[in-house]
Amino acid sequence: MKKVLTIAGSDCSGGAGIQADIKTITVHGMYAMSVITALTAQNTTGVYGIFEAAPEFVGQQMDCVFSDIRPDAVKIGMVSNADIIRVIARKLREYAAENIVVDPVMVSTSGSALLSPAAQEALVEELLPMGRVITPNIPEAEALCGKKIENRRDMRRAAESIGEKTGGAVLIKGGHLEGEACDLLWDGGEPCWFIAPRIENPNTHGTGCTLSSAIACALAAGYPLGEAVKRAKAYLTKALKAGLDLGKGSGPLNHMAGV
Ligand SMILES: Nc1ncnc2c1ncn2[C@@H]1O[C@H](COP(=O)(O)OP(=O)(O)O)[C@@H](O)[C@H]1O
Ligand SMILES: Cc1ncc(COP(=O)(O)OP(=O)(O)O)c(N)n1
Repeated sequence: MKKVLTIAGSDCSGGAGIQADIKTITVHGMYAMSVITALTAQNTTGVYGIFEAAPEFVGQQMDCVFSDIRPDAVKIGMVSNADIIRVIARKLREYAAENIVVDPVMVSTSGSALLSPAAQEALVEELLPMGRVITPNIPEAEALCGKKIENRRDMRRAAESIGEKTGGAVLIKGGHLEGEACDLLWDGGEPCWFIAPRIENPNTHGTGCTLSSAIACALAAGYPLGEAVKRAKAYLTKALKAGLDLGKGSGPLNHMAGV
């Protein structure tokens, strides 16, 4: 059985973060492991509190996982401070982790900051260069390239500029633009578009977490990056299309419908 590790924050309401990742990995028929960087108090209406793990404790969790059950792929989500980021980068190097997918989670859809400015700098310098692919959404890509993104041409320019900075592949997710749900993968050559119809469903809590962990699963299974993104997007689209409607705000996806 393939093993996938998620390093991320906990979402007590089960829609995003560690919980979304574990559901995704499990539904893919793989063995899920987790290193928790922070507990959040959140639900479908917003993020109300963040309680960070001590950096040494994050390192201890990584030692326990890597020294015992080595993951075939690693997904990294919310990492809210610079010290935690540095520990994660050091441990990933120490254990020569493979198939790393970094979702540079900065702001939740509900508008809450999930990453401090100092942490953003450490993320860019230490963690993003370790990713086989990084998966910013539009606001995150804007923060990373320092330019506004309003259309597909801007997405392409931003992907190249971010990729040149980090030295790896970039998938810019277009969920925050209008029209079709277009994501752009840039891996050093010609960019590749992944396009799906926009689903009229306001319940999109955890879409980014789900997509990045589904990419990690496909990389663990041995698919090349382009095929991994294609499969992950198909999974996400089905889980969104199923139209689960839970909670008072932007609700979670139906993972059981993703396969
Ligand atoms: N209404 C929608 N219909 C179809 N796909 C969507 C929709 N909203 C988001 N997506 C897709 O969900 C994934 C996550 O996108 P996005 O919302 O941009 O990221 P994040 O959740 O990190 O903010 C992308 O593949 C995007 O194209
Ligand atoms: C603990 C935690 N991690 C990440 C997020 C953000 O989730 P994401 O799927 O990127 O986007 P939205 O859920 O905000 O659409 C989170 N909210 N909590």
